Amino acid sequence: MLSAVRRGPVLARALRACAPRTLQSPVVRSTHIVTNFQSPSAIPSVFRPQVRLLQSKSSLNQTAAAQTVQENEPPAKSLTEFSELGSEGLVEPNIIYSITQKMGISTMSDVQRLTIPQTLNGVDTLAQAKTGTGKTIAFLIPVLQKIITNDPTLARRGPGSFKFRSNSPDIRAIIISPTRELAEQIAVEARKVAASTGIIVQTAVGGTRKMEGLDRIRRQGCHLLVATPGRLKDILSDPRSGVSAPNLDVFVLDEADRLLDDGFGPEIEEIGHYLPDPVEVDRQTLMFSATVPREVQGIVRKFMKPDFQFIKAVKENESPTHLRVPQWSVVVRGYENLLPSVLEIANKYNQRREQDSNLRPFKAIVYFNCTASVQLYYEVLASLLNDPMDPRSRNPFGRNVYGMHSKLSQQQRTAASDNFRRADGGILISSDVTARGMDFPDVTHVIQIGLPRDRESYIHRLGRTARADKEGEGWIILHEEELGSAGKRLRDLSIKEDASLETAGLDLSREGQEVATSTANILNQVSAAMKLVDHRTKSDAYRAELSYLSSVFSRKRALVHALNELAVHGWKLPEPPAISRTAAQKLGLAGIPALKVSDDDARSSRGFRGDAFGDAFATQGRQRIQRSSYGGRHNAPRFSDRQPDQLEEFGFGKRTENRPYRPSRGRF
Ligand SMILES: Nc1ncnc2c1ncn2[C@@H]1O[C@H](COP(=O)(O)OP(=O)(O)OP(=O)(O)O)[C@@H](O)[C@H]1O
Repeated sequence: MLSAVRRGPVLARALRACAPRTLQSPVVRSTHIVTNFQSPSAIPSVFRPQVRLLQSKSSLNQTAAAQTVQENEPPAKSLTEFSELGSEGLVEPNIIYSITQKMGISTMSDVQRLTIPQTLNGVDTLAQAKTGTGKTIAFLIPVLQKIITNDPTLARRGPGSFKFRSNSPDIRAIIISPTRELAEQIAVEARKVAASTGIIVQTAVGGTRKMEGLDRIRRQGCHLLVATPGRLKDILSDPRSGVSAPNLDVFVLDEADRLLDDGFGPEIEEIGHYLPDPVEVDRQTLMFSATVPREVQGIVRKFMKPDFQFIKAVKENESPTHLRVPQWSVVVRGYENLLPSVLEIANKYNQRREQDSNLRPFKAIVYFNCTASVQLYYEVLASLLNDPMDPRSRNPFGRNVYGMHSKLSQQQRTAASDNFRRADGGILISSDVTARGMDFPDVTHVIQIGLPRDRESYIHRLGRTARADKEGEGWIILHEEELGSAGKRLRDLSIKEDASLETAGLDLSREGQEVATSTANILNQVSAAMKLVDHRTKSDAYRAELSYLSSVFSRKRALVHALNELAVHGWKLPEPPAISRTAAQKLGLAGIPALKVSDDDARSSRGFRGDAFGDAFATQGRQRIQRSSYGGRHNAPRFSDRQPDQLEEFGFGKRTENRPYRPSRGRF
């Protein structure tokens, strides 16, 4: 415990040392604050950040003239209510009716007030605003309005606007999102906003039956297509699909920076080849994200008209995360302490909630960097019992333990995200597949395990809590050896250290220690559940973590030591798993004495084929996952499913044994 306290300020020092000069001594710049866009106090605080409209000329170092509100006359009056967009004749009353009457949203958020009047003019726009501040509606309104402007018969539902009138050339707008779940979520929101119009919204996402989707588009028609890059490219490049968009008016990239980075960039560019030439068919391009790193700002120009505008609803020197989200870092003694720390965070919150009935039920997303670790910790959490001695006792999270990563079937992914969305509380163990855009209501905690691969990932993950003016907490749990990289990656973020978790600093290699009753419970729960997860799942996670962390740890020996401790004292393996000689060489770990190396390349090199994040699941995982079906309600391996000899083996049949941590007297 003491050692954790002593380590406490280390992250702060690392972060301070790496803070850019501008943060240490703010520079006053000439700004382009649009005064008539000042936030009215009626708007909830989350929708009221300081707002600036930047000239793309200055901020993006453009040579081409940039259109800005300052150069053009600002609107005569600032519109703040959605109803005003209708009464001013800017947006179809049926769209406004759905938003205000059916969705119950009346006041525009800053990003909405800033972008909607501008984008309705048809100007290409890059917009940046914090997570959870309503960017989806901000781009949906101009998209839907444009469709209606071009075909006024679609303004209302009716025979003229339905069915047979719609066919592939009617695709007037395409929205691309990086993940399937986000595409589905955007489509659901679009259908709500367009509910009183004749606009037909369809999706084209990977993991679903392509032919079924195409059939639906052909039968029902499609004016707005929401898609993921891979599937969109697939159907546009396939002449037999019958889907093309020769009359495309609007093209939207949600989470634009992710779509333009190295991963998706080439696909997006290829999609551009299948769309009509913008010189012949004029179209508007809209890009939205909470993060727009400098590298991406350059690429944006390739897709935009020269006079595009960059609307920024985040001040230049302001933290990109919401100030009202307390963010805490915990430096654990070893990785074996991380799951107990997560449970202690949950317990402490639940204790606070007993005193304060205003607090919402604990609902957390726990992010891991490797798919294989998501799988492992999902299985452990699903196996937790309030009393590990009593197989009939409940899981501390009830039935609401969910797992989510890209190697699951689409059905499993949809079940997990739908169930977690609906759940009153619970825990979702996730990879970055839910990090962007997903709007799960009432998430109270985002807990990030280990250092995320970049600053943007941290910001987007954190953005799953404290949405739409709700409260939330952010936690990041780090190993001491990650602090150097954390200082660089997470600079300028307001993260404070927390040194209050007893489980974070304990030496878990020593059994039988005297600890608080609550801590003893946690350690015993974790220990029992850990023993129920099979060896192979743990080996996969070991190899994936070794691969991921080899670029985070500067000292390779320390890395092997940390993971070996985790394997033995955290995962309860008799010895650390072996990795193949080839893999050891690739990772620069060959020759480290503590690393167990095997010659069995076929078996132990799984997980290293070019992807640090658990390739093993592509071949092995699915069968296993299907057995312990995801999605909470039925997913935890149930004790009734286990054989009696397993109970014996794990000590559950013996009440007095297998309780290594003894509660100390007089505490708690
Ligand atoms: N003007 C508004 N007033 C209140 N709630 C709103 C408003 N606009 C949108 N919302 C709600 O706020 C939540 C977050 O919106 P949305 O998902 O569009 O955020 P976002 O900015 O796209 O976030 P992210 O950056 O994570 O993608 C949604 O539930 C949405 O319905």
